[in-house]
Amino acid sequence: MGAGPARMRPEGALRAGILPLRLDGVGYAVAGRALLSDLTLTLRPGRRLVILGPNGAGKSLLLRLCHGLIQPTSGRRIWADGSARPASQAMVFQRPVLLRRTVAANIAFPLALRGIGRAARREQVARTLERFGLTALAHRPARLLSGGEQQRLAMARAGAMAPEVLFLDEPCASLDPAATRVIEEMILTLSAEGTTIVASTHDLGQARRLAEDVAFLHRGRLVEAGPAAAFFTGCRSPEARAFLNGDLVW
Ligand SMILES: Nc1ncnc2c1ncn2[C@@H]1O[C@H](COP(=O)(O)OP(=O)(O)OP(=O)(O)O)[C@@H](O)[C@H]1O
Repeated sequence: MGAGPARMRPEGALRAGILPLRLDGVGYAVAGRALLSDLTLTLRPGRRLVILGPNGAGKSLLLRLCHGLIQPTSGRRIWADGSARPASQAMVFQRPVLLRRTVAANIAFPLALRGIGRAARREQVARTLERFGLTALAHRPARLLSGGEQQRLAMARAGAMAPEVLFLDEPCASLDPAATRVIEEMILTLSAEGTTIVASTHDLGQARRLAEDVAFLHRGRLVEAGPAAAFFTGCRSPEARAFLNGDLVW
């Protein structure tokens, strides 16, 4: 695996120009409790943004809010194409959500929903299985795969749609080092093909390997955002410095 030549984007999967996504003073509150506060952030096309922060900082909520699973209770979320929730974006969760079907059927299903015809779909599924090393598992029930295989399938299924943006919520949190490496390679492959990556992680090593930009959250607030190199060599805030030193636990 690795960053091969750019693949053909599947018919019907691409709606050009959903990025940048702008969050303008976004907040999210539940029962009067502010879980995200006054977030202003721009997701630029073609970048790999890693969201860092201690447990409970709001990383998952931020990803869900960007993806459209939850709605801001204040501020604005603005996609460049003006839509409320563009189709050309996908999300992969820490625990993959797979259909009670075969591996191949899991990849085929969203392609069918996009209206891709049977022949093109079959070809697309075969190509996706092949490029992500899943061909031997094609006819296995997805829910009986190992955790690493399931996450590989979830990534492959998302990648088959050639999304403009892929949101990843701690995609390697429960994986061993070898499975983690495979998922990181998939992330880099999709990134090299033009998919914008927005990923949360606890793993600072992973953040250093993947991030071009970093957004650091603490207690629902965006404390720092900018290029990864600057963040790792000279972050400005005491909270981020404490986090990098392993001294910020929540
Ligand atoms: N629906 C909800 N109702 C009330 N509180 C919630 C809800 N969803 C999340 N929270 C709280 O919001 C905070 C942020 O949660 P979130 O899952 O985004 O954190 P996180 O940064 O992803 O944490 P972790 O690294 O532990 O996964 C937590 O304190 C969590 O308990």
